[in-house]
Amino acid sequence: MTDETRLFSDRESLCRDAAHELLRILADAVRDRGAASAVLTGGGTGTGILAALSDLVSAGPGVPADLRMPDWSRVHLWWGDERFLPAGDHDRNEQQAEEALLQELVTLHGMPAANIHRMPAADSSAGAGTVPLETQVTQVMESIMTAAEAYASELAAHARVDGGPDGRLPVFDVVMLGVGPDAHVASLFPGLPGPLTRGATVIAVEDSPKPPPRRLSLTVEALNTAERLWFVVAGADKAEAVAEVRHARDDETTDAARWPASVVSGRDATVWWLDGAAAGLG
Ligand SMILES: O=C1O[C@H](COP(=O)(O)O)[C@@H](O)[C@H](O)[C@H]1O
Repeated sequence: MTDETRLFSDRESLCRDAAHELLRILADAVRDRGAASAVLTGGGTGTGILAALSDLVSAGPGVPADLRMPDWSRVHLWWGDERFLPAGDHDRNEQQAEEALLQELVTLHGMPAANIHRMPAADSSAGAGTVPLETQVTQVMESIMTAAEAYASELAAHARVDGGPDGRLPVFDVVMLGVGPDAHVASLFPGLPGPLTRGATVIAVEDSPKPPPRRLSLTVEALNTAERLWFVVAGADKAEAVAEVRHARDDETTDAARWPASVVSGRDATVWWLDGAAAGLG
């Protein structure tokens, strides 16, 4: 397993290079295996990579010579986490991805809408229903649990799965993860049960310290079977978390509950995509 750092002067150049590399990996996987998968992340850098990808996809003849486009009908997209809000809410990670890239892939580049595996929304049939006021607390609780179960079933039915003894964990070509200033990844937050949860691929989070409070997230187990896991991080507000997490990764006594990003890795490669500010260089 390789552990690598790629350093950029700013977020824009980071996003451009990550988009370029992502396209290459997806195209190679489609060529070699007939299918490819990527897990998307929300946040400024995650969405910036999708916008940069959109620039490459729509560049036509202007596309860099060494770049091959994947057959988009063979590419599947998933999410590492989602804000449990009504569909179309701009704070949903999928909505930001939709605007940055997905609409274009479906309407112009032949990606079947069914290849976009969105996490359930708070008003989707898997996620909620009409709830009588007196039972609302219990029902809301049940609906986010139902949503987590629905996404776990979607993974089991449509993701490539681990060939190991377990046989239930999804294997993605690339998982992208932003890292919060508190060292959270996906919606696995320090001090909550998420980073320590085992035996599930998807969890419901009901008290996220970062708004909105209700979220869905892949678990550490579901992330750690990725072939390549990318941390995509920009901005000085992340420098301390990045330094602490990287230090914790070298320490066997790491407290996963304190530094969630320190306990996720790719099977083949873990790559830190950092701008200078996030790397603590100014
Ligand atoms: O809430 C979230 O935050 C992280 C990091 O976002 P950033 O804007 O600080 O880069 C993001 O990766 C995650 O998907 C999202 O739900």
